Amino acid sequence: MSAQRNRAVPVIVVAGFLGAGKTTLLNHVLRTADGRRIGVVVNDFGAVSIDALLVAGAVDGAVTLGNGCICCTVDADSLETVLAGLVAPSAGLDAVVIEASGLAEPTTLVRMVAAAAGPRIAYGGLIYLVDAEHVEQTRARHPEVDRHIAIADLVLVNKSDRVAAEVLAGVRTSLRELNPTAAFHVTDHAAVDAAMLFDPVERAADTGPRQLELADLLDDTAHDHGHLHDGYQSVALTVDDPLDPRRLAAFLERPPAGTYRVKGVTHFDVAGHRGAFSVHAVGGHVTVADMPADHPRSTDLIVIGSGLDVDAVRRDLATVVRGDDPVDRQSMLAVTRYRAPRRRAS
Ligand SMILES: Nc1nc2c(ncn2[C@@H]2O[C@H](COP(=O)(O)OP(=O)(O)OP(=O)(O)O)[C@@H](O)[C@H]2O)c(=O)[nH]1
Repeated sequence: MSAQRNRAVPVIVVAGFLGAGKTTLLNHVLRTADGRRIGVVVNDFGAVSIDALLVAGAVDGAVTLGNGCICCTVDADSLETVLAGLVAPSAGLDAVVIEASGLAEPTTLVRMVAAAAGPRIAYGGLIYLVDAEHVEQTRARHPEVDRHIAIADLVLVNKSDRVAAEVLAGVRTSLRELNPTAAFHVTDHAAVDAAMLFDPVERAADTGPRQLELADLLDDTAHDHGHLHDGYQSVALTVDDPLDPRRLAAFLERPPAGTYRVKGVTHFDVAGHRGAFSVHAVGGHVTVADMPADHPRSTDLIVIGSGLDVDAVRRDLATVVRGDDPVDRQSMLAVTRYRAPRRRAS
C-alpha cells in the first residue's frame, strides 16, 4: 500500500494506563503493517524517553516528545508542527500513531489532534488499552480512567493471558458499560489486526451514536479535571557503566515504596551477555528481552510511582551500577530468568 498524497493522513492516538501494553501494540503494528508506511510520535512521562528506545527499528518517521506528558508539556501549536512534518506529502506516510505516556490525559491529546485536523491531517480515533489484571484496581484509584475509556473508539482488553476467563468476562462487561459503542477486543500482547487501527470501518463493531461525540469532547471541560500525572514522580538512571545483574534483579523484584512502573534498556557486560536488554516491571511482574544486537551498550532506566521518596530512589538506583566486585556469568541468571520466550523487546 502506498501513501495517497491527496488525502488527509489519519493520526491515531494510543493511550492507556502505565504498563497496559501501548509500546507492545505499537511494535506489533509496525511489524505487521502490511506495506503501510507509519510514522510514530512517542511521549514518556519521565526525563528519558524509554519508549523511543523500545520502538522497533522499522519506523518510517519518528518523533519523540519527551520530558513530561504530552497533554501538558506540549502545546497544540508544537504538536501541529510535528504532525505537519510527518504528514507532508514528501514523507509519504499512510498513517501516524501517537503513543501517549501512561499518565497522559487522552482527552486533551485528542482535542489537540482534532484541532490540528485539516486537508492533510485527519483525527483517526483513540485506541485505549487496559491491563486486564490491573484495570479494576486502576479505575478504583484513578476514576479519571473511566472518562478515558468512555471516549475510546477501540478498547483493547490486553494481558488476557494473565487472568482467568471469568475475570476477563467481568472486565469486559464493566468496561462495556462505560462505552457501549466502541469496538472491544481481548488481546494477548496487543496482537490485533493492524487494519483495525487504521480502518475505521474495520474497527466499527457497533452502530448507533457514539458514547461521547467528538464535538462533545471538544466542548468538554476535561481540562478542568486533575490529570493522572499530578500525583506521580519519576526517577531516571542514565549510565554507560555496566549494571550488576543481581542488584538490578533485586531492585526490580522489590522496588522502592510507591513504585508502579520500572522500564528501560540495560547492559551488564558479562561474558556471553554483552548485548543490551529491555527490562520491565509492572504490577509485580518482571520481564526481560534481548535488544537488537546493534543497540548501544548503555543503560537508561526509569522508575515511576506515586509518593516516591525521590532522593532515596535515586540512591537505590545508583546501587544497581556495578562496582569493583567481580561479576560472574552465573549472576546473569538473576536477570535472564525473566526473559520471556519467543518475544522481542517491546
Ligand atoms: N503477560 C503479558 N505481558 C504483556 C502483554 N502486553 C504487554 N506485556 C508486557 O507488559 C510490559 C509493559 O508493556 P508496554 O507495552 O511497555 O506497556 P506501555 O503501556 O507502553 O507502558 P508505559 O509506556 O510505561 O505506560 C512489558 O513487559 C510487555 O512485554 C500481555 O498481553 N501479556
